[in-house]
Amino acid sequence: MPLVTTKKMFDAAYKGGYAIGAFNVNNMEITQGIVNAIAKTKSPLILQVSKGARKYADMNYLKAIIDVAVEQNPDIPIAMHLDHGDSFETCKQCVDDGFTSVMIDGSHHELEENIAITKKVVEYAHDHGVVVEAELGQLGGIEEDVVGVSSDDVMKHLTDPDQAVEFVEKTGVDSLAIACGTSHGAYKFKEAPKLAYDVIEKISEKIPEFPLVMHGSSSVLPEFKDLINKYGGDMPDAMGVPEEAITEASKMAICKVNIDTDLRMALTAKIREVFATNPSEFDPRKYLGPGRDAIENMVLHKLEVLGCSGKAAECK
Ligand SMILES: O=C(CO)COP(=O)(O)O
Ligand SMILES: O=C[C@H](O)COP(=O)(O)O
Ligand SMILES: [Zn+2]
Ligand SMILES: [Zn+2]
Repeated sequence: MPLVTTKKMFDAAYKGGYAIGAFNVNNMEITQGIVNAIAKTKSPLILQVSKGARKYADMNYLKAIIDVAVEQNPDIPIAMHLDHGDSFETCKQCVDDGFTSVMIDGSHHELEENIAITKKVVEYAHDHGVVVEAELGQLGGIEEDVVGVSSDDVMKHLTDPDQAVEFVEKTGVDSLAIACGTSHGAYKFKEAPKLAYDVIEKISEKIPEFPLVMHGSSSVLPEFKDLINKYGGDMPDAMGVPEEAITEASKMAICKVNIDTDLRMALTAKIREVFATNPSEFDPRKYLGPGRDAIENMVLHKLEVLGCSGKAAECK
């Protein structure tokens, strides 16, 4: 099966009360760790690439790696998605590069401009059989080069459900990332946040069966933060989004959950552990390999949290 769009995945996820994991990839080991987990469990997958990842890895390399993952897993639906596209030009380039899904993040513009830029991307993408995610509302933390609102203020910048209806109607977008209390990065909250389930509920009442997306959904797992700090790291205490909250939102209209920070921390923790416990080691396979295994185990766990483990067949 070639790369797919997210259409069938979201239909199945909405009906089944689960969410699809959207994991950020930047290199071969991260991709393999994620793909090994979905191959073992037969789970649907969204591999997402940020503008920074395109620049870091060279899109031709990343695309080749993702193509191999798709070839080796013919019975598993895999979508290739642009994360936080910042302009029509970036989105167009990704459509032309073979992405099956793109995000245009116009949430930092005024509403009218967000609508206009999203509509332009939707027209081009739909003409090429590609689906589009947009964003409305302001998340906390830092994404790409954009500094979001302070994490203490996320509850003041939630998506307005009425505006969401207007936005979806006017743009024809396929899914919408909403602000419901999450935040990007590793330094999210001082104490466990409560998500704004009422925002999710209100939007789904107004636009039934429309898939919503939750960014900034890493849990900043203490297991990895502790390993990083034990072996010379210096990550301040911070809480992520509790996994029970992710499970709860996944049962609702949230059909896609974005995870990057937890991948980064799993890889970093293992590399630090190998460096600290075996300082004479200099073979990259001896530290990137354990890092890849840590990602695989972490993703296996996340698939359970999201409820999408084993759901590949019904998402095809
Ligand atoms: O939303 C994300 C990518 O778009 C990732 O969020 P985290 O930083 O919480 O992993
Ligand atoms: O939301 C942002 C993602 O975590 C991607 O981050 P990045 O721009 O550093 O690749
Ligand atoms: Zn944004
Ligand atoms: Zn994001």
